[in-house]
Amino acid sequence: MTDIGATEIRKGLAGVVVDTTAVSKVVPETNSLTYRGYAAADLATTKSFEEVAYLLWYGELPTAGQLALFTQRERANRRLNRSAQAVLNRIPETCHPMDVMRTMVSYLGSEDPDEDVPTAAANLDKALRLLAVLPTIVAADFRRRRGLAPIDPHHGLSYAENFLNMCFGEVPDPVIVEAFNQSMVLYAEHSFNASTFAARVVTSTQSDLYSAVTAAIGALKGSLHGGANEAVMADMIEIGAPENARAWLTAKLDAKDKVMGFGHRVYKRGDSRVPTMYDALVQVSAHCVQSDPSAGRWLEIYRELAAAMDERTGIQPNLDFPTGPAYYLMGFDIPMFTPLFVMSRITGWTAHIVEQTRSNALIRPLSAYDGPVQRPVPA
Ligand SMILES: CC(=O)SCCNC(=O)CCNC(=O)[C@H](O)C(C)(C)COP(=O)(O)OP(=O)(O)OC[C@H]1O[C@@H](n2cnc3c(N)ncnc32)[C@H](O)[C@@H]1OP(=O)(O)O
Ligand SMILES: O=C([O-])CC(=O)C(=O)O
Repeated sequence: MTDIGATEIRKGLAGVVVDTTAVSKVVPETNSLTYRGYAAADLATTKSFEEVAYLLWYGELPTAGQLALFTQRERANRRLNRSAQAVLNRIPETCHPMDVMRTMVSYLGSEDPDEDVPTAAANLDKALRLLAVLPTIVAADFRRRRGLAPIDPHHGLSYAENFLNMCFGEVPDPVIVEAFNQSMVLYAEHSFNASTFAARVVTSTQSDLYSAVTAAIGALKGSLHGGANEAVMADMIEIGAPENARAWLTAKLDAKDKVMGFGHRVYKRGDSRVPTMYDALVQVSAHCVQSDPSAGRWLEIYRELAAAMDERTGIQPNLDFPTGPAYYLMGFDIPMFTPLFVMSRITGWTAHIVEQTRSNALIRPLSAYDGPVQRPVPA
């Protein structure tokens, strides 16, 4: 907190309560996170991502009939139309895949005749269409960067199975499908994080949903937010072996560098989602070790690094720490990790866009000026 005269400034809005929300509740004191009143950890281990998306958007878990209809609509909207496919193909492969996400969402907005209709019903339709088509975009981008042709969506498969099939050409072992589903549920929503807040700021000006999601993608890309899952895996590869972890960490902290995947603005005693995702990582690692014994080193590096960080600083891992190695072991290339986060967080972002629209006030804080005093313009 800085004081300029009588003005109290909270850099980064740290500790400032900006508005109410009924979408989720983060309680750092008890390490809990609930979506619409249900513990996110329980949802992750018992519900599909589709059910959680429905919950975040409509406030209740779906009945069997509601889920069947919702699933049908999701499956019917998976295909990327020809013009959108052509746009995707024209985006340079040299750019970061998050640039592809940002550009494609922006393009999809320009194709939507209802782009500017701000009703909850219209926005929830747009949200469902994005939920359904974003995996097709991510999978096509993943494959073209490997020189491979895209695989069409398969309407008989669940969200997670279909996405993994579009990436790898087969539905992997149920252990992988389950871990991927859990990561989607855990990444789905987290109150007023930076990207959600960006979406709410854009929505507060009465702009459209695609503009708000495009802004949110830009905010998520940064390494202090969603981009950290990529940085975590790059660091683990640099460390190479568990016996190098402590020396690597000491050098990093002595240089006053941030260690990616650790720390959190709200949780100060550990991220509520980490135990569930850590368990998923353990499952994925055990599965991968069966065919490649060296795959076990990422989990060992995880444990060494987390223990050393705790001893030296007391700072705990956040969700990006277990998802990084989990996604790597599933077979994703590192630059695709944050787009996977987008595929999930589209649910939380759009739930907040609907909430902001329903109870809107233009978001426009004040600043305290500390530049030169007023002076005459030179002749
Ligand atoms: C899904 C998500 O978006 S989760 C977040 C993902 N981001 C990361 O993993 C990036 C690494 N982490 C960080 O940079 C931070 O912990 C943040 C940005 C997430 C939260 O930061 P803030 O709440 O602003 O805390 P701040 O950065 O002020 O840290 C407080 C103190 O802890 C230290 N600290 C916090 N996180 C870390 C870290 N990851 N590595 C080293 N030191 C850290 C800071 O250096 C600071 O120390 P100081 O008081 O001696 O200066
Ligand atoms: O809440 C935050 O600041 C960041 C985070 O963990 C998330 O968005 O999932």
